Amino acid sequence: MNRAGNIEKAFELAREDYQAIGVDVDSALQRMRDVEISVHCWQGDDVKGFEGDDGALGNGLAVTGNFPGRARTIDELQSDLELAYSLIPGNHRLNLHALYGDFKSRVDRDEIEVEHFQGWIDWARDQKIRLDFNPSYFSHPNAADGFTLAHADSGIRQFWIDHGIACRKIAAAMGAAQNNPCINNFWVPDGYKDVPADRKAPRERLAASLDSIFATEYPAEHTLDAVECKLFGIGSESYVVGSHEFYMGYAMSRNKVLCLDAGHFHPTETISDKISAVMMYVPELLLHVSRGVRWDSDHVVTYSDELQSIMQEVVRGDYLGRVHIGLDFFDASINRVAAWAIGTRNALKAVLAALLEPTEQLRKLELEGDLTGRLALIEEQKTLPLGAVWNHYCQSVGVPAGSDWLENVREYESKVLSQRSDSSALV
Ligand SMILES: C[C@H](O)[C@H](O)[C@@H](O)C(=O)CO
Ligand SMILES: [Mn+2]
Repeated sequence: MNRAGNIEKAFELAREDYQAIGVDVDSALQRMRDVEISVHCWQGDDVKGFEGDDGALGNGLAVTGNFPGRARTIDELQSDLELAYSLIPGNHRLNLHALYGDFKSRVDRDEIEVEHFQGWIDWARDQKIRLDFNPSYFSHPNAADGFTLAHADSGIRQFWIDHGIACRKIAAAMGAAQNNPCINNFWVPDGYKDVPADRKAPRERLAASLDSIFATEYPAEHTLDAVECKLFGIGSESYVVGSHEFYMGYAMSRNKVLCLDAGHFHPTETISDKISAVMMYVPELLLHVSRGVRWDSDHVVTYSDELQSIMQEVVRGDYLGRVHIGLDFFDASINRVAAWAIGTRNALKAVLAALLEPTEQLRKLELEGDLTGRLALIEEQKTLPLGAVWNHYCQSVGVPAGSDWLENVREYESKVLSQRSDSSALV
Protein backbone atom coordinates (compact mmCIF):
# COMPACT_ATOMS: atom_id res chain seq x y z
CA MET A 1 0.00 0.00 0.00
CA ASN A 2 1.25 3.55 -0.71
CA ARG A 3 2.00 6.14 1.99
CA ALA A 4 -1.36 7.92 1.65
CA GLY A 5 -3.18 4.62 1.97
CA ASN A 6 -1.13 3.62 5.01
CA ILE A 7 -1.93 6.92 6.68
CA GLU A 8 -5.65 6.28 6.21
CA LYS A 9 -5.38 2.71 7.43
CA ALA A 10 -3.49 3.83 10.55
CA PHE A 11 -6.12 6.53 11.10
CA GLU A 12 -9.01 4.05 11.01
CA LEU A 13 -7.30 1.94 13.70
CA ALA A 14 -6.49 5.04 15.75
CA ARG A 15 -10.11 6.19 15.58
CA GLU A 16 -11.16 2.86 17.11
CA ASP A 17 -8.59 3.23 19.90
CA TYR A 18 -9.92 6.66 20.80
CA GLN A 19 -13.53 5.50 20.49
CA ALA A 20 -12.75 2.79 23.02
CA ILE A 21 -12.05 5.48 25.65
CA GLY A 22 -15.10 7.50 24.64
CA VAL A 23 -13.42 10.11 22.42
CA ASP A 24 -15.17 11.23 19.22
CA VAL A 25 -12.26 11.74 16.78
CA ASP A 26 -14.40 13.22 14.01
CA SER A 27 -15.75 15.97 16.20
CA ALA A 28 -12.19 16.73 17.46
CA LEU A 29 -11.05 17.06 13.84
CA GLN A 30 -14.00 19.30 13.05
CA ARG A 31 -13.01 21.62 15.92
CA MET A 32 -9.36 21.61 14.79
CA ARG A 33 -10.31 23.26 11.51
CA ASP A 34 -11.38 26.44 13.35
CA VAL A 35 -8.19 26.78 15.41
CA GLU A 36 -6.12 29.77 14.28
CA ILE A 37 -2.51 30.29 15.32
CA SER A 38 -1.04 33.78 14.99
CA VAL A 39 2.33 33.15 13.35
CA HIS A 40 4.90 35.82 14.30
CA CYS A 41 6.61 37.57 11.40
CA TRP A 42 9.80 38.19 13.36
CA GLN A 43 11.15 34.62 13.18
CA GLY A 44 11.77 35.22 9.47
CA ASP A 45 14.32 38.04 9.75
CA ASP A 46 15.72 37.85 13.31
CA VAL A 47 13.50 40.73 14.54
CA LYS A 48 15.22 43.32 12.35
CA GLY A 49 12.27 44.79 10.45
CA PHE A 50 12.30 47.12 7.47
CA GLU A 51 12.94 50.57 8.88
CA GLY A 52 16.01 50.96 6.71
CA ASP A 53 18.57 51.35 9.48
CA ASP A 54 20.97 48.59 10.52
CA GLY A 55 18.12 46.85 12.33
CA ALA A 56 20.29 46.29 15.41
CA LEU A 57 18.23 44.45 18.00
CA GLY A 58 18.10 45.82 21.53
CA ASN A 59 16.14 46.20 24.76
CA GLY A 60 16.76 42.71 26.02
CA LEU A 61 15.86 40.91 22.79
CA ALA A 62 18.66 38.80 21.34
CA VAL A 63 18.85 36.48 18.37
CA THR A 64 21.79 34.11 18.06
CA GLY A 65 22.89 32.11 15.02
CA ASN A 66 23.88 32.85 11.45
CA PHE A 67 21.94 30.36 9.36
CA PRO A 68 21.86 31.66 5.78
CA GLY A 69 18.66 33.01 4.23
CA ARG A 70 17.29 35.69 6.55
CA ALA A 71 14.48 37.61 4.82
CA ARG A 72 15.85 41.07 3.93
CA THR A 73 12.78 42.56 2.24
CA ILE A 74 9.00 42.39 2.54
CA ASP A 75 8.85 40.30 -0.66
CA GLU A 76 11.30 37.79 0.77
CA LEU A 77 9.47 37.61 4.08
CA GLN A 78 6.12 37.10 2.33
CA SER A 79 7.59 34.39 0.10
CA ASP A 80 9.05 32.57 3.15
CA LEU A 81 5.75 32.88 5.01
CA GLU A 82 3.80 31.50 2.05
CA LEU A 83 5.97 28.38 2.12
CA ALA A 84 5.58 28.05 5.90
CA TYR A 85 1.76 28.37 5.74
CA SER A 86 1.66 25.69 3.00
CA LEU A 87 3.29 23.28 5.49
CA ILE A 88 0.94 24.00 8.39
CA PRO A 89 -2.57 22.50 8.41
CA GLY A 90 -5.47 24.97 8.73
CA ASN A 91 -5.94 28.71 8.19
CA HIS A 92 -3.70 30.83 10.34
CA ARG A 93 -2.94 34.45 11.13
CA LEU A 94 0.13 36.66 10.78
CA ASN A 95 1.38 38.69 13.73
CA LEU A 96 3.16 41.80 12.44
CA HIS A 97 5.37 44.18 14.38
CA ALA A 98 5.31 47.90 13.62
CA LEU A 99 8.95 47.64 12.43
CA TYR A 100 7.77 45.70 9.39
CA GLY A 101 5.98 48.46 7.46
CA ASP A 102 6.68 49.32 3.86
CA PHE A 103 8.66 52.50 4.51
CA LYS A 104 9.81 54.12 1.28
CA SER A 105 11.87 56.64 3.27
CA ARG A 106 12.70 57.14 6.94
CA VAL A 107 9.48 57.28 8.97
CA ASP A 108 9.85 57.49 12.73
CA ARG A 109 7.74 55.30 14.97
CA ASP A 110 5.42 58.11 16.06
CA GLU A 111 4.57 58.85 12.43
CA ILE A 112 3.69 55.42 11.03
CA GLU A 113 0.34 55.19 9.28
CA VAL A 114 -2.04 52.70 7.71
CA GLU A 115 -0.54 53.40 4.28
CA HIS A 116 2.74 51.80 5.42
CA PHE A 117 0.88 48.54 6.04
CA GLN A 118 -1.52 48.63 3.08
CA GLY A 119 0.73 46.19 1.19
CA TRP A 120 0.47 43.72 4.08
CA ILE A 121 -3.30 44.19 4.27
CA ASP A 122 -3.62 43.45 0.53
CA TRP A 123 -1.27 40.47 0.72
CA ALA A 124 -3.13 39.06 3.73
CA ARG A 125 -6.47 39.41 1.92
CA ASP A 126 -5.08 37.56 -1.14
CA GLN A 127 -3.59 34.84 1.07
CA LYS A 128 -6.79 34.58 3.18
CA ILE A 129 -4.72 35.29 6.27
CA ARG A 130 -5.82 37.56 9.11
CA LEU A 131 -3.45 40.03 10.71
CA ASP A 132 -2.52 40.84 14.29
CA PHE A 133 -0.26 43.72 15.28
CA ASN A 134 2.30 44.98 17.83
CA PRO A 135 3.76 48.40 18.53
CA SER A 136 7.59 48.14 18.57
CA TYR A 137 9.04 49.56 21.79
CA PHE A 138 12.64 48.45 21.23
CA SER A 139 15.63 48.85 18.92
CA HIS A 140 15.29 52.64 18.75
CA PRO A 141 17.40 55.56 20.04
CA ASN A 142 14.49 56.68 22.24
CA ALA A 143 14.65 53.31 24.01
CA ALA A 144 18.45 53.29 24.35
CA ASP A 145 18.46 53.66 28.15
CA GLY A 146 15.93 50.85 28.57
CA PHE A 147 12.84 53.00 29.17
CA THR A 148 9.93 53.93 26.88
CA LEU A 149 6.38 54.45 28.17
CA ALA A 150 7.63 54.63 31.76
CA HIS A 151 10.47 57.03 30.93
CA ALA A 152 11.06 59.86 33.39
CA ASP A 153 11.40 62.31 30.48
CA SER A 154 7.96 63.45 29.38
CA GLY A 155 9.15 64.12 25.80
CA ILE A 156 10.35 60.54 25.36
CA ARG A 157 7.18 59.24 26.99
CA GLN A 158 5.08 61.30 24.59
CA PHE A 159 7.02 59.94 21.59
CA TRP A 160 6.15 56.40 22.66
CA ILE A 161 2.56 57.32 23.53
CA ASP A 162 2.21 58.66 19.98
CA HIS A 163 3.67 55.39 18.65
CA GLY A 164 1.03 53.44 20.58
CA ILE A 165 -1.75 55.70 19.30
CA ALA A 166 -0.50 55.30 15.70
CA CYS A 167 -0.37 51.52 16.10
CA ARG A 168 -3.94 51.34 17.38
CA LYS A 169 -5.14 53.21 14.27
CA ILE A 170 -3.28 50.74 12.07
CA ALA A 171 -4.60 47.72 13.99
CA ALA A 172 -8.17 49.05 13.73
CA ALA A 173 -7.77 49.50 9.95
CA MET A 174 -6.46 45.93 9.65
CA GLY A 175 -9.39 44.61 11.67
CA ALA A 176 -11.91 46.56 9.59
CA ALA A 177 -10.35 45.31 6.34
CA GLN A 178 -10.41 41.68 7.45
CA ASN A 179 -13.76 41.87 9.23
CA ASN A 180 -12.22 40.30 12.30
CA PRO A 181 -10.52 41.88 15.32
CA CYS A 182 -6.80 42.52 14.97
CA ILE A 183 -5.18 41.79 18.35
CA ASN A 184 -2.75 44.62 19.09
CA ASN A 185 -0.23 43.54 21.71
CA PHE A 186 1.72 46.01 23.87
CA TRP A 187 5.03 44.82 25.29
CA VAL A 188 7.51 47.37 26.63
CA PRO A 189 11.03 46.50 27.86
CA ASP A 190 11.21 49.15 30.59
CA GLY A 191 13.25 48.10 33.57
CA TYR A 192 16.53 48.29 35.47
CA LYS A 193 19.59 46.08 35.46
CA ASP A 194 20.17 46.84 39.11
CA VAL A 195 18.00 47.38 42.15
CA PRO A 196 15.91 50.54 41.77
CA ALA A 197 15.40 53.18 44.40
CA ASP A 198 11.87 53.79 43.18
CA ARG A 199 9.72 50.93 41.93
CA LYS A 200 6.51 52.92 42.23
CA ALA A 201 6.93 55.98 40.02
CA PRO A 202 7.80 54.11 36.78
CA ARG A 203 4.73 51.91 37.26
CA GLU A 204 2.55 54.96 37.77
CA ARG A 205 4.02 56.52 34.61
CA LEU A 206 3.48 53.31 32.61
CA ALA A 207 -0.18 53.12 33.68
CA ALA A 208 -0.72 56.80 32.81
CA SER A 209 0.97 56.39 29.40
CA LEU A 210 -1.15 53.34 28.59
CA ASP A 211 -4.30 55.19 29.68
CA SER A 212 -3.43 58.01 27.24
CA ILE A 213 -2.85 55.53 24.43
CA PHE A 214 -6.14 53.72 25.13
CA ALA A 215 -8.20 56.91 25.53
CA THR A 216 -9.79 56.49 22.10
CA GLU A 217 -12.35 53.67 21.85
CA TYR A 218 -12.20 51.44 18.79
CA PRO A 219 -14.94 48.92 17.93
CA ALA A 220 -14.14 45.52 19.45
CA GLU A 221 -14.92 43.98 16.05
CA HIS A 222 -11.90 45.86 14.64
CA THR A 223 -9.22 45.71 17.30
CA LEU A 224 -8.54 44.51 20.84
CA ASP A 225 -5.61 45.77 22.92
CA ALA A 226 -3.48 43.24 24.76
CA VAL A 227 -0.79 43.86 27.40
CA GLU A 228 2.22 41.55 27.98
CA CYS A 229 4.23 41.21 31.18
CA LYS A 230 7.76 39.94 31.74
CA LEU A 231 9.63 38.87 34.86
CA PHE A 232 13.09 39.95 33.72
CA GLY A 233 15.12 40.50 30.56
CA ILE A 234 18.73 40.99 29.56
CA GLY A 235 19.52 44.39 31.07
CA SER A 236 16.38 44.42 33.23
CA GLU A 237 17.38 41.63 35.61
CA SER A 238 16.41 43.41 38.83
CA TYR A 239 13.20 45.20 37.92
CA VAL A 240 10.68 45.20 35.08
CA VAL A 241 8.05 47.93 35.26
CA GLY A 242 5.41 45.84 33.44
CA SER A 243 5.46 42.85 35.78
CA HIS A 244 2.74 40.18 35.93
CA GLU A 245 0.96 41.82 38.85
CA PHE A 246 1.09 45.20 37.09
CA TYR A 247 -0.50 43.96 33.87
CA MET A 248 -2.92 41.58 35.54
CA GLY A 249 -4.28 44.54 37.49
CA TYR A 250 -4.16 46.78 34.45
CA ALA A 251 -5.99 44.31 32.19
CA MET A 252 -8.64 43.61 34.83
CA SER A 253 -9.27 47.25 35.64
CA ARG A 254 -9.28 48.44 31.99
CA ASN A 255 -11.00 45.40 30.42
CA LYS A 256 -7.99 44.59 28.25
CA VAL A 257 -6.72 41.32 26.82
CA LEU A 258 -3.95 39.89 29.01
CA CYS A 259 -0.96 38.36 27.22
CA LEU A 260 0.90 35.51 28.90
CA ASP A 261 4.23 34.63 27.29
CA ALA A 262 5.40 31.13 28.23
CA GLY A 263 9.00 32.38 28.50
CA HIS A 264 8.30 35.36 30.74
CA PHE A 265 8.08 33.80 34.16
CA HIS A 266 10.35 32.16 36.67
CA PRO A 267 11.80 28.99 35.09
CA THR A 268 9.77 26.73 37.40
CA GLU A 269 6.57 28.75 36.94
CA THR A 270 4.19 27.68 34.15
CA ILE A 271 1.56 29.67 32.31
CA SER A 272 -0.65 26.58 31.94
CA ASP A 273 -1.58 26.89 35.61
CA LYS A 274 -2.44 30.57 35.21
CA ILE A 275 -4.98 30.22 32.39
CA SER A 276 -8.04 29.10 34.39
CA ALA A 277 -7.23 31.66 37.10
CA VAL A 278 -6.89 34.75 34.91
CA MET A 279 -9.80 33.77 32.66
CA MET A 280 -12.10 34.37 35.64
CA TYR A 281 -11.17 38.04 35.61
CA VAL A 282 -10.08 39.16 32.13
CA PRO A 283 -12.27 39.15 29.03
CA GLU A 284 -9.81 37.42 26.73
CA LEU A 285 -6.31 36.07 26.79
CA LEU A 286 -3.46 36.18 24.29
CA LEU A 287 -0.86 33.45 24.57
CA HIS A 288 2.69 33.92 23.37
CA VAL A 289 3.61 30.28 22.98
CA SER A 290 7.34 30.21 23.41
CA ARG A 291 9.97 28.15 25.23
CA GLY A 292 12.32 29.44 27.84
CA VAL A 293 15.78 27.88 28.08
CA ARG A 294 17.99 29.26 30.87
CA TRP A 295 18.37 32.99 30.13
CA ASP A 296 16.45 32.89 26.84
CA SER A 297 12.68 33.12 26.68
CA ASP A 298 12.33 32.52 22.95
CA HIS A 299 13.42 29.05 21.80
CA VAL A 300 11.43 27.30 19.06
CA VAL A 301 8.35 25.61 20.50
CA THR A 302 8.80 21.86 20.94
CA TYR A 303 6.22 19.24 21.87
CA SER A 304 7.00 19.65 25.55
CA ASP A 305 4.99 18.78 28.65
CA GLU A 306 4.26 22.47 29.19
CA LEU A 307 3.03 22.96 25.61
CA GLN A 308 0.66 20.02 26.10
CA SER A 309 -0.50 21.41 29.45
CA ILE A 310 -1.17 24.85 27.95
CA MET A 311 -3.38 23.45 25.22
CA GLN A 312 -5.09 21.06 27.63
CA GLU A 313 -6.02 24.01 29.82
CA VAL A 314 -7.36 25.99 26.85
CA VAL A 315 -9.49 23.06 25.69
CA ARG A 316 -10.56 21.81 29.14
CA GLY A 317 -11.72 25.27 30.10
CA ASP A 318 -13.66 25.59 26.85
CA TYR A 319 -11.69 28.77 26.16
CA LEU A 320 -10.95 28.34 22.45
CA GLY A 321 -13.31 31.25 21.69
CA ARG A 322 -11.66 33.60 24.23
CA VAL A 323 -7.99 32.64 23.99
CA HIS A 324 -5.89 33.88 21.08
CA ILE A 325 -2.93 31.63 20.41
CA GLY A 326 0.17 33.42 19.14
CA LEU A 327 3.76 32.26 18.82
CA ASP A 328 6.88 34.06 20.00
CA PHE A 329 10.31 32.61 19.28
CA PHE A 330 13.31 33.53 17.19
CA ASP A 331 16.15 31.25 16.28
CA ALA A 332 18.75 32.14 13.66
CA SER A 333 20.76 28.94 14.11
CA ILE A 334 18.37 26.82 11.99
CA ASN A 335 16.39 27.28 8.79
CA ARG A 336 13.88 30.00 9.69
CA VAL A 337 11.01 28.58 7.60
CA ALA A 338 11.57 25.23 9.30
CA ALA A 339 11.45 27.01 12.67
CA TRP A 340 7.96 28.32 11.83
CA ALA A 341 6.84 24.90 10.57
CA ILE A 342 8.20 23.04 13.61
CA GLY A 343 6.81 25.47 16.20
CA THR A 344 3.40 25.95 14.62
CA ARG A 345 2.86 22.28 13.84
CA ASN A 346 3.78 21.45 17.44
CA ALA A 347 1.34 24.02 18.81
CA LEU A 348 -1.43 22.56 16.63
CA LYS A 349 -0.50 18.98 17.46
CA ALA A 350 -0.84 19.87 21.15
CA VAL A 351 -4.30 21.36 20.49
CA LEU A 352 -5.29 18.15 18.70
CA ALA A 353 -3.99 16.03 21.59
CA ALA A 354 -6.06 18.14 23.99
CA LEU A 355 -9.17 17.72 21.83
CA LEU A 356 -8.60 13.95 21.87
CA GLU A 357 -8.41 13.79 25.66
CA PRO A 358 -11.16 11.88 27.51
CA THR A 359 -11.73 14.95 29.67
CA GLU A 360 -15.16 14.01 31.01
CA GLN A 361 -13.92 10.62 32.11
CA LEU A 362 -10.92 12.19 33.86
CA ARG A 363 -13.14 14.72 35.63
CA LYS A 364 -15.49 11.97 36.79
CA LEU A 365 -12.62 9.95 38.24
CA GLU A 366 -11.35 13.06 40.00
CA LEU A 367 -14.75 13.94 41.45
CA GLU A 368 -15.19 10.37 42.68
CA GLY A 369 -11.84 10.63 44.42
CA ASP A 370 -10.30 7.94 42.21
CA LEU A 371 -6.95 9.65 41.84
CA THR A 372 -5.26 6.35 40.98
CA GLY A 373 -7.62 5.94 38.00
CA ARG A 374 -7.03 9.56 36.97
CA LEU A 375 -3.25 9.14 36.87
CA ALA A 376 -3.49 5.75 35.15
CA LEU A 377 -5.74 7.10 32.39
CA ILE A 378 -3.67 10.27 31.88
CA GLU A 379 -0.51 8.21 31.53
CA GLU A 380 -2.01 5.54 29.26
CA GLN A 381 -3.52 8.06 26.86
CA LYS A 382 -0.10 9.67 26.35
CA THR A 383 0.83 6.76 24.07
CA LEU A 384 -2.44 6.56 22.13
CA PRO A 385 -1.86 6.99 18.36
CA LEU A 386 -2.03 10.79 18.16
CA GLY A 387 0.44 10.73 15.24
CA ALA A 388 -1.96 8.68 13.13
CA VAL A 389 -4.78 11.21 13.65
CA TRP A 390 -2.38 14.12 13.04
CA ASN A 391 -1.09 12.58 9.77
CA HIS A 392 -4.67 12.01 8.60
CA TYR A 393 -5.55 15.62 9.48
CA CYS A 394 -2.56 16.97 7.53
CA GLN A 395 -3.32 14.75 4.55
CA SER A 396 -7.03 15.64 4.56
CA VAL A 397 -6.24 19.38 4.28
CA GLY A 398 -3.51 18.92 1.66
CA VAL A 399 -0.47 19.51 3.88
CA PRO A 400 2.54 17.15 4.15
CA ALA A 401 2.17 14.47 6.85
CA GLY A 402 4.93 13.41 9.23
CA SER A 403 8.29 14.96 8.43
CA ASP A 404 7.56 15.07 4.67
CA TRP A 405 7.40 18.89 4.88
CA LEU A 406 11.16 19.01 5.46
CA GLU A 407 11.79 18.10 1.82
CA ASN A 408 9.89 21.22 0.68
CA VAL A 409 11.99 23.36 3.03
CA ARG A 410 15.25 21.79 1.89
CA GLU A 411 14.38 22.43 -1.76
CA TYR A 412 13.51 26.08 -0.99
CA GLU A 413 16.73 26.40 0.97
CA SER A 414 18.86 25.27 -1.93
CA LYS A 415 16.95 27.23 -4.60
CA VAL A 416 16.06 30.44 -2.72
CA LEU A 417 17.52 30.91 0.77
CA SER A 418 21.08 29.95 -0.14
CA GLN A 419 21.10 32.69 -2.77
CA ARG A 420 20.58 35.42 -0.17
CA SER A 421 23.57 37.12 1.40
CA ASP A 422 23.46 38.79 4.78
CA SER A 423 26.61 40.23 6.18
CA SER A 424 24.75 41.61 9.22
CA ALA A 425 23.68 38.21 10.60
CA LEU A 426 24.53 37.90 14.26
CA VAL A 427 26.72 35.05 15.38
C1 LIG B 1 9.13 40.72 19.51
C2 LIG B 1 8.05 40.45 20.54
O1 LIG B 1 7.09 41.40 20.59
C3 LIG B 1 8.64 40.26 21.87
O2 LIG B 1 9.26 39.00 21.82
C4 LIG B 1 7.71 40.29 23.06
O3 LIG B 1 6.48 39.70 22.80
C5 LIG B 1 8.43 39.60 24.11
O4 LIG B 1 8.08 38.49 24.43
C6 LIG B 1 9.62 40.25 24.70
O5 LIG B 1 10.31 39.41 25.51
MN1 LIG C 1 6.18 37.66 23.86
